[in-house]
Amino acid sequence: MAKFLKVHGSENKFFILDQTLLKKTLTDDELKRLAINLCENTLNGADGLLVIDVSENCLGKMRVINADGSEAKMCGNGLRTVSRYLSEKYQLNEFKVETMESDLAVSKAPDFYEGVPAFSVEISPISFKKDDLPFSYKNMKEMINQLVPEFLPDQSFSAVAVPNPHLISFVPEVSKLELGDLGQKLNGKNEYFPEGVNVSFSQILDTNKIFVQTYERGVGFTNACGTGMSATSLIFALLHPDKFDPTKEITVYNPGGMVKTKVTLNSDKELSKLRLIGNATFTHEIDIEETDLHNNNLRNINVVETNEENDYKAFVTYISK
Ligand SMILES: N[C@@H](CCC[C@H](N)C(=O)O)C(=O)O
Repeated sequence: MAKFLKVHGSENKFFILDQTLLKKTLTDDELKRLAINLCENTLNGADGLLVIDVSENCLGKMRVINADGSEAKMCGNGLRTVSRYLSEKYQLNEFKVETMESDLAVSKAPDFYEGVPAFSVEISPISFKKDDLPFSYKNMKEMINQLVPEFLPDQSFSAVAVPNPHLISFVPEVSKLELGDLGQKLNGKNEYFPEGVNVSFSQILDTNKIFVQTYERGVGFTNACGTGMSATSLIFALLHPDKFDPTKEITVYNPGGMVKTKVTLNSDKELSKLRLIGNATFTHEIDIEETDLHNNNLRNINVVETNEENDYKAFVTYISK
């Protein structure tokens, strides 16, 4: 019998499959089909499948398969949940996890609330270069605080890869309609972001306090996007120094709850450091025959719910007061 988990970070929901426990690992096609099926049809769906593989230099390797079957370079909310899984599996509180572009330092953080375990993860590498996103707009080599009327009139945009691609705009109030339209446009066939982009709109609430909503590439609207909130925090620190206190963490609210980020700026902005701290909640444990996993047959799964979601809901009620 094989096992997998349903988890979330700020209600950005995933399934975690630890392939190191299987007799035979799934092929890339099997993983893609499984991700699409799980995210569409299982336990009210999810935004992606996080796959744990063996790593040579780290405690484990994380792969991120989006709900549409595409593979992403990184996932911040997902990395927190994978960190918790590996931390409990190997009884370690500080270690590295291999991701597509880098080995990232992660550590257990103080609980966010009673019954809400939290992890702190490094978000890296950072690049503003057009080829690293990639994007194409006029002859721009970087897009930082640029008016782009083709996206939306009177709104400025910044693009940064961490290393998955993000487009960020600060607005007086988030319009879900405009975010959805722009997210769809830039994730369909388009001349600006040929590989798509995660689009975030952010509202500045106070010093070191922002709200971020994201339309994710390969998914659509999410409750929260960890790399999106980290990338937005970096752009916030660069563009709004009057509202940024570098000695403190930034509180980032999102439709699924709240996380903290820590931005350490460097004079070369690509050498700045980013950390994302937030909940790592396990909601369900699922048993399945290994052959059913390979055959993408989810009809005979056995699901056990944990009690963690009640604690997470209590945390959300607490921060909303
Ligand atoms: N939800 C994630 C990001 C997942 C990947 C994204 N959809 C992409 O294709 O880049 C996060 O928490 O960072």
